[in-house]
Amino acid sequence: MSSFSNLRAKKDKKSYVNVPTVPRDQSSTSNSSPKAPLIDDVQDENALRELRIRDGLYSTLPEWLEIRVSAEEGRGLWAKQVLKAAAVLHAQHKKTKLVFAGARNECQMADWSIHKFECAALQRWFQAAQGVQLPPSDAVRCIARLLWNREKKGRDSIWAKEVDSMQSHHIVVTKGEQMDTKLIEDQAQLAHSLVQYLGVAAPQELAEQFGINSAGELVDVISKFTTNTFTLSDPSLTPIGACVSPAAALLNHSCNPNVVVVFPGADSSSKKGQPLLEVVALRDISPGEQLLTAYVDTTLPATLRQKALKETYSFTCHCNLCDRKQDVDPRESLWCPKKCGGTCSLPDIESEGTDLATLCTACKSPVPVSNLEEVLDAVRIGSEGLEKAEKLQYSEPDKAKRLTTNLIPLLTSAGLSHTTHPLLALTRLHQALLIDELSGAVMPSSQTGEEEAVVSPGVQLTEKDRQEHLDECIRAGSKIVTGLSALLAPGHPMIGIATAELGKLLAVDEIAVVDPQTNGGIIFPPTGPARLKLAYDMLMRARASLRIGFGARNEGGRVGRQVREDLVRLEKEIEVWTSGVKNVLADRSR
Ligand SMILES: C[S@@+](CC[C@H](N)C(=O)[O-])C[C@H]1O[C@@H](n2cnc3c(N)ncnc32)[C@H](O)[C@@H]1O
Repeated sequence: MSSFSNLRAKKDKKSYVNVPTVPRDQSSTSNSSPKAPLIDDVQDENALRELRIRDGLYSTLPEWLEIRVSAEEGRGLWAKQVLKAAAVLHAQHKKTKLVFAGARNECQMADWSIHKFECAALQRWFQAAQGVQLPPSDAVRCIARLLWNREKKGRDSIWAKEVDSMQSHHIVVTKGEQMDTKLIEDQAQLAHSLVQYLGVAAPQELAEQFGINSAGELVDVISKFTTNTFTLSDPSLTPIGACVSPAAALLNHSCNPNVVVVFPGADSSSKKGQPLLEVVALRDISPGEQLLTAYVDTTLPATLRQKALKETYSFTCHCNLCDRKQDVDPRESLWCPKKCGGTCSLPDIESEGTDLATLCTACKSPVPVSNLEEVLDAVRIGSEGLEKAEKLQYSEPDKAKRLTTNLIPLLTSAGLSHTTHPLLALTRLHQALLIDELSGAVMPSSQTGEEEAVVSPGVQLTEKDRQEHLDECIRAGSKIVTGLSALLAPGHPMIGIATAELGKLLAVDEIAVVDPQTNGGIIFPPTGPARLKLAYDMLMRARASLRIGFGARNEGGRVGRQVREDLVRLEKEIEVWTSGVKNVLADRSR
């Protein structure tokens, strides 16, 4: 019988050193197609035993993908044939994976046979704390579900073996290598809470009930979870929980990915029989190229991406975006102070006291150091404010909006380009807060994580205010779409969703005519038919983008299908306008 103790024994002979090495300069972390050995070519016995690809494991993978292994990245998925952009490369249905919908979408996809364990565990958790304790974290609840599921399916089942063979970083520590201290602390804290939640009083019970024979094995389970879990998001990319899919967890990371993992079937309104998880190609992929997805938000600058990757996944990324020295990374740039239209690199925020010199890439003018110091101060304030506003977003949306409202002009006047962090992130948050305010949204309380009707306490909006809010939302949306389009691969789901959002906002009926804001003589957003035309163009763009990011075969997912309906409606509205104008012109010429 396979158990975590067997797994440890296998893992202790971890094969990173034994597996034929891919030299660093050919490393598969770039999107080119370096040669990692095929599993079938791996001669080393330990490597083969460790990898356990055979014996029916990963049988859900389609024939156009193969598993290869490299010394640097472990296992990965590689294309065996040309894979076209927008193609769904791998799909998994609800039955074959573990999902956990967190507080915002309670148990929608829960496996009800597991639910009874969960109810008992929750009762125990609150009783033990005599009501003064916060609920267990989503991670604790999800790992517990993973363990109950493993017992239900059997420790010898294919699913359990696939879960057991997922990568764990606890092993790296046992090999005496460095592991991030924050990661170790987080894992110890999780282990403590998990034991409490599972209600096991002694190590003996953990061994009997779950086949976990030591504290090390428990940390191993936790590490597998943190290293291999996907954030489950609804079809408009709102995070709603966690998802474990051993086959999709074979995907390695690049900050310049060629595939995305999406969840078109993650809510009750999804089409019947739709897969829960899909891996979609963002662009054409050649045979022999590795499929790479992004584990972190790639609109962030390299230092923040690397920090997040190190903390959660224990590796340093060497993808072409991280290693290539770009003249100017649009994630960290400011407009040329001479206003020539070019941009300059933002010096590293940590580089205090060192050389801050930077030149405009277009006119080559130097940026005065005093300017740069001011800019770096603004970035520091902006980053702190963003963190604060994100925390307050649901509990005190008014405070959060005050922060974004004050910080955006500060960063803009400091000269930051709109693609730069944290300006783009603040703009996205600002737009989300405005939309919530406009729609009188229901917001989850930060204390309990439960959904609670927190009606936005702001004053009742007059029609004029509403129109101004709407236009502000549109202006933010336009900056977001341009920003994301400059940073992410065309067709990335985030671009599709942001463009659809903008199109829909533009298509909202204008309530009252207010003085339109001009920007160098250009009125934005426009009014009347020009606005409808822009809405139509945006929705067309959104549709094209969503059909890539969420796959063409399901029409770009739920949002893609909604956009198609919006387009039909808008076409009619535009026709009414056009024929109305024609009638007026005809009347005049009579
Ligand atoms: C979700 S797993 C991916 C599959 C994994 N390689 C395996 O063998 O099971 C994530 C882990 O893969 C490794 N990994 C993924 N992308 C990598 C990259 N670009 N460079 C180095 N290691 C990477 C890291 O160890 C990371 O924690």
